[in-house]
Amino acid sequence: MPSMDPAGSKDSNGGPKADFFARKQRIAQQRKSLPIASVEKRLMDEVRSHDILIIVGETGSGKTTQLPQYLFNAGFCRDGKIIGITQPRRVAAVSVAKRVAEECGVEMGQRVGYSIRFDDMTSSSTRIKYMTDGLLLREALLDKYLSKYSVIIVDEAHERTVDTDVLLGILKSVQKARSGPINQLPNIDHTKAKNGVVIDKENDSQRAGSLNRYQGLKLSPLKLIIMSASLDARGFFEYFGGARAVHVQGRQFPVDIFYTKAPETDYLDATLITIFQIHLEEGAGDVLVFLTGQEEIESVERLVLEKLKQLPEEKRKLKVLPIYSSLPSEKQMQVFMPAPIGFRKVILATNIAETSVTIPGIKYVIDPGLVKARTYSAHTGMESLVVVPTSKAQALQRSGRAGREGPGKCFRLYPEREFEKLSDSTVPEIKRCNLSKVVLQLKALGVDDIIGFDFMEKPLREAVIKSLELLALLGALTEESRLSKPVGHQMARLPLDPTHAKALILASQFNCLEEMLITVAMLSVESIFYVPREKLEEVAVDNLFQMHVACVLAAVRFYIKCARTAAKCFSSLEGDHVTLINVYRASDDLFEKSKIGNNREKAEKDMRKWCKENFINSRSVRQARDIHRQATSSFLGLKPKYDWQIRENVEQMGLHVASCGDDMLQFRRCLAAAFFLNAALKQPDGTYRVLSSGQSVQIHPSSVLFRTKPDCLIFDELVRTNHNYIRNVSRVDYLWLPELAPQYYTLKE
Ligand SMILES: Nc1ncnc2c1ncn2[C@@H]1O[C@H](COP(=O)(O)OP(=O)(O)OP(=O)(O)O)[C@@H](O)[C@H]1O
Repeated sequence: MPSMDPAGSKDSNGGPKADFFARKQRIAQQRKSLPIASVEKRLMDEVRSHDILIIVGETGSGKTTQLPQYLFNAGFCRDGKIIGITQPRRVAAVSVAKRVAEECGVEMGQRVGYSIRFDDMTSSSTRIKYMTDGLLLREALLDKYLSKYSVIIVDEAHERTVDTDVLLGILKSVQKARSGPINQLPNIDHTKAKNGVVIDKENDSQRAGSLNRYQGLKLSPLKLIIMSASLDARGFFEYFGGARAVHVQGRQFPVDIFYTKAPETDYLDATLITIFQIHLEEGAGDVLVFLTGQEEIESVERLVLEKLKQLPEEKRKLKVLPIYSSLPSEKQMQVFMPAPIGFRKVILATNIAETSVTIPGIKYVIDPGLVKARTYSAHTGMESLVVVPTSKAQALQRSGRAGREGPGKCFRLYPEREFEKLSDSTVPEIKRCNLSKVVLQLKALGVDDIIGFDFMEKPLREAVIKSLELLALLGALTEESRLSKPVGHQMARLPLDPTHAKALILASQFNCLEEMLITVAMLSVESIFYVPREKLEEVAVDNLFQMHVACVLAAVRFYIKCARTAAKCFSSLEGDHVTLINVYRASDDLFEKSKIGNNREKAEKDMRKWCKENFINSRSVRQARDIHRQATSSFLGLKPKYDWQIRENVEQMGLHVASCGDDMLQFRRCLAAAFFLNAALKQPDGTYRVLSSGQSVQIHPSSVLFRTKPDCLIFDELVRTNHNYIRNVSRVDYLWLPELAPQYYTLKE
C-alpha cells in the first residue's frame, strides 16, 4: 500500500505530519460514526447470501463511500476481481473516488480508481472502481460477461438515467449467464477490442474474456447491488423478482427544511435574497444553490458579486463558485476546495451536484425547486431542454447535500403545499430521449427484439420504432432488423451518436475521413467557444439595486456576441463544421510549434493562452484532440483512454484515412450524405423547415451561418430553448439530397 505519509515531514507536533495524522484520525472516526458502519457485518452477510441486494439508506448514511470498502475487506476482490460502482454523473464518480482513496490511504489509480469518458484513473491494481453507468455499458460491449467484476453496485438508481435503465437489463442477463456454465457465444468480436478494456490475458479468472475462451467456462457469480437514498424499492424489488431489500436506518446529521409562505414570482431574486440572508444572518458554513443552467448560474454569480460591492468591507468575504457540466473539470473541482480562511463559499450548481457528492463545508442548501430536463418528441425527432419542477426524490437529494459534516438547513423556495404536489420520482429518461444510440448498443449486445427487452420500464413504442427506422435508413440494420455487416457493426463499435458514426464510414468513401474525424471529435465535446468568467466581471454596473436580472442576462449575451466576433477569424462561409476544423487545425499548428523542444509545460501554457484570447474552451479542444488521436494525449502525459480514440478505431476497421485538402465540397457532400435526415430548407420569412419532419426551426445565434442563411443546410442538433434552434449547421445543395440519400428522398417523393 503506497503510504500517504508526507515524506520528509520533520516536525513532531503542529506541522504537516501532525496535520496528516490528525486528519487521518478524524476520517477514521467519521467513518465509524456513519449509520452504515453499525450494519457492516449484517450487510456483508446479506451480500454473501443473496445475489441481488437493494439497499436504501438516507443521504449521507455512507452507502457510496463505505460499502465498496466493506466488500473489499470482506474478500470480494480475491483472485484480482474488481468491485465496480456506477454513478450517473462524472463529477460524482471522480469526487467520490478521491474521497475513498484518501480514506483508504492509497494513491488514486491504485487500489481505488475511477473511469469516466476521457479520463481513466485505474491500473492493474485497481480493485474499487467508480465509473459512470455509460462507461460500464461500453465495457459490456467488449466483455459481455463483465468477467473482471465480482460485484457491481448501481448507485443512485432512482435517477433512472437511460444508461442506468439499459444497464439494469444487461446486468440482469449477465448475472443469469454467470450463474451457470457459459454456452452462449458473445455477439461481438472481442478479439479486436483494444486498450485494456478487455480482459488481462495473464489472469486466470479474467481469461474468459476472449471469444473462444468463454465457452464451457463457469465464471464466478456476479453480485448485484442496487442503491439509492430515495429509491422506491418496490419497483426494483419487482423487477429483480423479489430481490432482498435492506434499509439502512438513520442519517448522520439532521437537516431542517424551510419553505416560503407563498410561491415566489421571481425565483432568481428570491435566491439572491436567501443567499444574502444566510451570509449576513446565519452562522458559519458554506452554501449550495441549485439553478437550472449555465446562463442562469452566470447571471446569479454576477448579481452576487455586484451586491457584495454594496456591503461593508468586512462583510464581503463570500467566494462564489459555479459548477455545471460544460465547465472545464479543473474548474469543477474547485468547489471541493475549502474557502479561503474567513470566507464563506457559495456554490452555484446545476443538478450535477445533486446526488452522491459531498462538498466539504456545505451547511446550507437553497433549492428553488426547478431543473432543466430533457424531453423528446418521437414525432418530430426533437430533443428539448425544458425547465420543470423537481420530483420529491430530487428535492430530498438536494437537501441531503447539507448535513453531511454537521447539522444543516435547506431553504426550499416554494410553499410546503407545493412540495406535496411534486411527483414522487422523476420520469425515467428512457421515456423522454432519442433512443437510436441505445438501440444500436442493444443490437450490438445481441438484443434483437428491442421492444421485448427486459426494461424495468418500457420506452415508448413510437420512440423505439423511430430509432429503428433511423438506423435502417443509415444502413445499420438489415431487413430482418439485425445489425448489418459491416456498416452496423462498425457503427456500434464507435462510441458515437449513430449519425456521427455513419458520417465517418461515409467519409472514407468521400476521401475526407481526416476532416470528418476532426469534426466528429469537435462535436463530441462540450461547446468549443465559451465566455470566460473574467469577461463577465468586466461588465460595469453601477448600482445593483437599480438593476434587474434582465440586465445581467443582456450582459451575458453581450459577451456571447464578443465570443462570436472572436470566432470570426476561424469562420467559414461553408458552415460550422468547417469552422470547427479551422479551430482544430489552428490549435494543432500552435501545439506542434510549441512542442518543439519537447517542452510540455510550455506547449500547454501557450495553448491555454491562445484559447483564452480566442474565447475557446481549452479543455474542450484538448479533449477533442484526445478523442481524435492518441499521440497528442501521450504527449500531454495522459494515459491512452479505452476506445475513445476514434482515429485508431477507424484505422483498425480498415477505413481509408485521407484528406480532401482544400476541396471542402467533397466534405460537405459527405455531410449531406450522412445528415440527410437533418436537412432543412429556407422559408420566405428566414426560418427553416426540416424536410424529414416539417418542423419549423431557426439557426442558433452561435452559428457562423446565423446571418448568411443559405437556402439549404444540414444540422447536427435540434434543441428547444426559447425557440426551436438548429446548431452546428453547414450549407449544402438541395439537389445533393436525392443523389446522395436516394433511400430516403426517392421514397419520400
Ligand atoms: N469528500 C468528502 N469530504 C468530507 N466528508 C465526506 C466526503 N465524502 C464523504 N464524506 C462523509 O461521508 C459521509 C457519507 O458519504 P456517502 O457519499 O458515502 O453517503 P451516501 O449514503 O452514499 O449518500 P448519498 O446517497 O447522498 O450519496 C458524508 O455524509 C460525509 O460525512
